Formats: sequence, C-alpha cells, structure tokens
Amino acid sequence: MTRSALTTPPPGAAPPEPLPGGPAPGSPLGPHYSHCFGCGPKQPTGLNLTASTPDGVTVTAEFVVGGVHQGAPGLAHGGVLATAMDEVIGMSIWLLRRPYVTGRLETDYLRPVSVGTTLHLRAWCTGVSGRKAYLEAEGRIGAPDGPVAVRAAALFIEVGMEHFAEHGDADAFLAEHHDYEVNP
Ligand SMILES: CCCCC/C=C\C/C=C\C/C=C\C/C=C\CCCC(=O)SCCNC(=O)CCNC(=O)[C@H](O)C(C)(C)COP(=O)(O)OP(=O)(O)OC[C@H]1O[C@@H](n2cnc3c(N)ncnc32)[C@H](O)[C@@H]1OP(=O)(O)O
Repeated sequence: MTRSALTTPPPGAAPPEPLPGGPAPGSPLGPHYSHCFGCGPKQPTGLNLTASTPDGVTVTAEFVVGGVHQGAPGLAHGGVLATAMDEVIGMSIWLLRRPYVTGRLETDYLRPVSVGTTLHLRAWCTGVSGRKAYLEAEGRIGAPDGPVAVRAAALFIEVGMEHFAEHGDADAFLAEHHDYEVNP
C-alpha cells in the first residue's frame, strides 16, 4: 500500500485489542443505519454489504460487483470500489465502540475488477491516537486469499453524537440502536 503520512499511525499508537462488550469473534456486524448506501438493507440502490468480524478486531464482507457498479464496460467503477472500502473500514466503529467519520481515504487500484466478481473485503485498525483511528483494508478477487485488486488506508476521526444531531439526523440512528452507548 502506498500510504501517506496522514494515514500512518504515529509511533506508540498501538492497534486496539478486542474491547469488553464488543462483538464476539465470528459474529455479524449489523448495518449502522438501514438506509446507508454501503450497508443498509432498506437501500435498494446501495451496495448492501453485510459484514462480520472473525476475531473481534478485523471486519470482513463480500461485495458482489453487479452491472449497476460499472465504470468502463464490464468493469467496476473505481469510486464504487472506494465506497466499498470506506464501508468495510467504517464497520470498525462497532469494534472500536465509538462514533467515527472518514476524514481521509486513500485507495490503490491494483487490478481491474470485472462485473460478476465477488470481492472479499477485509479491514483492520493499525492504531488509535486520541480522536484519530488509522485503518486499512483490502479487496481480493474471488476468495479471501485471492489476488488483491484494491487496497485502502484511512484516517477516521472520532466525533460525538452532536456531529450527527447538528449535521444529520441523530434520531434516525438512535431509533434503530436504542441500546447504543456513546463512549462506553
Ligand atoms: C446519528 C448518530 C450516530 C451516532 C454514532 C454512532 C455510530 C456512527 C453511525 C454512523 C456513521 C459512522 C460511520 C459510518 C460507517 C461507514 C460509512 C463510512 C464512513 C463515512 O463515509 S463518514 C462520512 C464522510 N465523512 C464526513 O462527512 C466527515 C466530514 N468532516 C468533518 O465533519 C470534520 O472535518 C471532522 C469531524 C472529520 C474533523 O473536524 P473537527 O472540527 O471535529 O476536528 P479537527 O478539524 O480539529 O480535526 C481533528 C484532528 O484530525 C485531523 N484531521 C481532520 N481531518 C483530516 C483529514 N482529512 N486529513 C488529515 N487529518 C485530518 C486534524 O488535523 C486534527 O489533527 P490534530 O488534532 O493533530 O491537529
């Protein structure tokens, strides 16, 4: 991954351990919002990603590239692939157990991705420093150990609930997650 300094954790920013009360290894990570373009089951034009965590610290998901995701004929649009990376990385909020938003997303495209491909996505956190979480992801063609087509590195910034209340619709989130604890 050609990662910039902005998405590289500073010295001493250790990757997180599985948090008490976090999702158990092997469990699904539900959508954070039913109308989310990346993970929402009520978003018919979205990517409809369903994620899980094999170990409590990484996120996995499969993205089936369809005709609606094309850029060049028969090939996935790079922006759609970046969205998939953003989403699988963003699912780490359930593991970090705090609200974060994407500050910066860097993407390397290594191989073209044909329509009909199942892209096996994986994301993990490389370090947390204050409000900043450093995360990476990859998308592999056809199998969890298939050839890498896309890599991403991201800087996520922790925000409070007021971020969503002020700029979006916090009630819509809370209506679906009655038991969500901010900064448990
Ligand atoms: C509805 C209630 C929800 C409750 C929460 C629960 C769960 C969350 C639910 C859903 C949403 C969350 C995740 C969804 C999951 C997947 C979807 C994918 C994720 C996304 O799709 S999410 C949408 C796109 N995303 C945005 O819509 C962000 C727009 N943006 C801003 O809202 C501000 O920009 C913000 C908040 C990022 C920072 O603003 P701020 O004022 O709080 O803080 P400030 O600017 O001081 O930055 C603090 C330190 O971060 C450094 N920093 C900041 N930005 C940087 C950058 N780009 N590059 C390098 N460094 C950066 C500064 O340099 C400083 O560093 P230092 O401290 O060292 O000086």
